[in-house]
Amino acid sequence: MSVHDVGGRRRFEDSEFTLRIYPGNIAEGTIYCPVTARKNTTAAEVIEHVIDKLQLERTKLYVLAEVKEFGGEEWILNPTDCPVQRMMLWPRMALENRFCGEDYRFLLREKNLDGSIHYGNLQMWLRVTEERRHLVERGFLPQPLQKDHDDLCNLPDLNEKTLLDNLRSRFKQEKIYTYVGSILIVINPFQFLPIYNPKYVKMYDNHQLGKLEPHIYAVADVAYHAMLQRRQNQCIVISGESGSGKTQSTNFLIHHLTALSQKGFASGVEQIILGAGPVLEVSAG
Ligand SMILES: Nc1ncnc2c1ncn2[C@@H]1O[C@H](COP(=O)(O)OP(=O)(O)OP(=O)(O)O)[C@@H](O)[C@H]1O
Repeated sequence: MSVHDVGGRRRFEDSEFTLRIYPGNIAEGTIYCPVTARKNTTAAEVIEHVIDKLQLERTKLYVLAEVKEFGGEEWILNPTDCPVQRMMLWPRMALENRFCGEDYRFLLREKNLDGSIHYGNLQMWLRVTEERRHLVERGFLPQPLQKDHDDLCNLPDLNEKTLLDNLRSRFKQEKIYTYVGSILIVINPFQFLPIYNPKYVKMYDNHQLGKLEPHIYAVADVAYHAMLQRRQNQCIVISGESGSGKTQSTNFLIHHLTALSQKGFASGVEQIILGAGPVLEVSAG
């Protein structure tokens, strides 16, 4: 193991995360209590922070419960369990966009004297959610993140920031393609995404641009069918800086075009065209 690895791991151990603890009816009027915690911070320590912050009665016993489903089962954490480690197992949506991942959360629960848990109910959960909605409407809490747009032309407020935010938000969800009208923006994912298999070829065959999630196959499909209908040559311009994925995109285009023409598989025309690519690139250079 290199020194860098050790340092990297230590940095992760030291990283701070914000946990949102929902006290429900234990602290009326508080929607959630943010607590800063590290990977090894225990549930007992988190509860201690919440008690301090919300000035809860110390004579009572509290536990943390993890919920993964709206109105679903609550998993009680042992005092030595580490909430941050539990949170790391939640889906990315729940971590990045908490308003969408609303089902995932930590609740503060009171323990009865006999050791049983004083459970709330679905009504209480609904009330808390409703209260939060009111607070958002009145501007006391930030607005939930807007749904991203798969066509930048549909952005309600178009400027550099909203455009980049939209592309970033989509990229984080592994949506590398975004339209600007009939233009397709591609962000190189530098990793294989399972979106080029025959299922996708079939899905984008003879579809209307914009009906499905943006895709390079959609562009190939529109060009192919326009060629057939109008009986005119079609041209697709691919531009971008070095390493941005032009060659890959060309390969995907050719793959889809040859698949659509049906002759591609039998005659090996796809391999012939792809094989010509490097020769053309060298002669262009
Ligand atoms: N859609 C994609 N999915 C997965 N990986 C990709 C994709 N597009 C590009 N890449 C990755 O990025 C690398 C560089 O892409 P590519 O060679 O297509 O860039 P380029 O724009 O043609 O570069 P240059 O102009 O220097 O020839 C590829 O080798 C591949 O690893």
